[in-house]
Amino acid sequence: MDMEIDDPATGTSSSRLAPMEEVKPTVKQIKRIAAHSHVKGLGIDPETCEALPEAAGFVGQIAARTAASIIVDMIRGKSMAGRAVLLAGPPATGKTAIALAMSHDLGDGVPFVPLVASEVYSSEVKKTEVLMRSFRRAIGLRVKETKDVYEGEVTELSPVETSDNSGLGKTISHLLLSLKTAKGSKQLKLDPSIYDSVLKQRVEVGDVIYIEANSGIVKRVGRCDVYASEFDLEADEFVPMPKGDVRKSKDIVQNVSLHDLDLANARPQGRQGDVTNIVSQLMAPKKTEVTDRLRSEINKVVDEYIESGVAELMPGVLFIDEVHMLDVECFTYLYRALESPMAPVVVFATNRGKTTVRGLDDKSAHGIPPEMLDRLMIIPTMKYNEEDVRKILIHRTEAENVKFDEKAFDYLSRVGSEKSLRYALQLIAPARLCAQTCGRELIEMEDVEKCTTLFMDRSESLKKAEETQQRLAAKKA
Ligand SMILES: Nc1ncnc2c1ncn2[C@@H]1O[C@H](COP(=O)(O)OP(=O)(O)OP(=O)(O)O)[C@@H](O)[C@H]1O
Repeated sequence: MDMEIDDPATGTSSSRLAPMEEVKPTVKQIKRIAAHSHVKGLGIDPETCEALPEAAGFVGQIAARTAASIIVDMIRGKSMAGRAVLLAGPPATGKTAIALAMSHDLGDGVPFVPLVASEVYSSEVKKTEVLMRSFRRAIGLRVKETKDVYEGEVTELSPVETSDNSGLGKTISHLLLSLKTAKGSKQLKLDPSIYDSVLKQRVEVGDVIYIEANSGIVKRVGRCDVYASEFDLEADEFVPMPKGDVRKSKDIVQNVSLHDLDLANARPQGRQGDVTNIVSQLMAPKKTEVTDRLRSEINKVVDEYIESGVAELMPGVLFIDEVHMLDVECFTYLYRALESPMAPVVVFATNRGKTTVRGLDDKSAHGIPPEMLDRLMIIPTMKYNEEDVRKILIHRTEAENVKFDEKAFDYLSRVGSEKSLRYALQLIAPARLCAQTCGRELIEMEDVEKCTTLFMDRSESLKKAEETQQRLAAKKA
């Protein structure tokens, strides 16, 4: 049977929001999160509801993790409205890691949005607009849709070429793709644009995929488990061969944020690969696209989706680091935003004690106005002991897949507890490079020692700066 899929974006369940397939989840600050890739959750004992000394990649910081898990329970019980969390403690005591672990524990696909408070200051976008966008990024929506799809194991994948008249070579006229299920098989003749998605997802013969019938979107589900014993592909996910017909209705779940919906509905839509559409998007003034009116329209439609059971709201975690950098205007905005029924959990972090509130002359704890402090559940984080530092470094070296010999690792742990954990963590990558330059994968003592002479830690650099200042002052005198 033949099928031409050449017309993306033709109708979905809603005529009022942009079709779901055009809503691309935005991924932000991958690097920052990668620093915590060893952290998989808060590591709570389900029986005692207390944090385990070492679990889910987390080490120590037991009281703070236990407190954070109580907050997670409060969020699930919807009793955090109007309140926020503050993680207060010295640098590198796991404040970001705890906030991220809270979003893990809240469930799969729950958004985690990290923001450094100083990011709100931009000459192009208003402070409150930056905060509003971050709020909406941190509110997830799980949309369930029933779609018409072709699903099965790929048994044939052949692009058919044709020579064009320009004499420049061959182009792909269509793609022949055969899909097999336990019940039958079908050969599809597909538009060349779908071949691009097939290549991007590295679809091969033996993979299970589905293609959405009305949009042509291709999704690789995994490798068919018939091949499970043939290759040792540990990293691949094996899935059973689909039962039933190749063409069928399938329930598809997609996670998007309210910000994704804002963007998808603000930008002009068009056919994929349509040059005029790309040009018009380039010309469109991006900053003014998402208006308050558009947002409230989207909220209305989202409310309807939730009421009708098509979508489920997943409030995520908005993590605002260096909270003392926010000013009074931002805090005033936040009081109101926290009261909204569609608010994420806001987790602030700071390593400051008493300091001036920006925009006011008064000093206050952590540079936060007293009105906001009253709304906060404050969790302190403590400095780590030598053993904890060692264990955290073990988790990090495993996550980064680097190998130290015993002496070198002992030395790195000592550096971590005497100077700082963050300094020791930062030495891992350059030490690996030093070892590789010498033709080794194993990091030895000399590599770590070399890096400690090449790179200074924070206190050493501060000492150097102070010495220079004193020398200059003495010269002047
Ligand atoms: N208890 C812990 N268990 C495992 N890893 C940890 C723990 N605490 C910190 N880390 C890791 O140490 C690094 C620094 O921690 P993190 O960035 O969370 O500290 P922070 O308190 O947010 O620092 P800052 O105040 O400088 O922003 C990260 O890679 C983090 O995953």
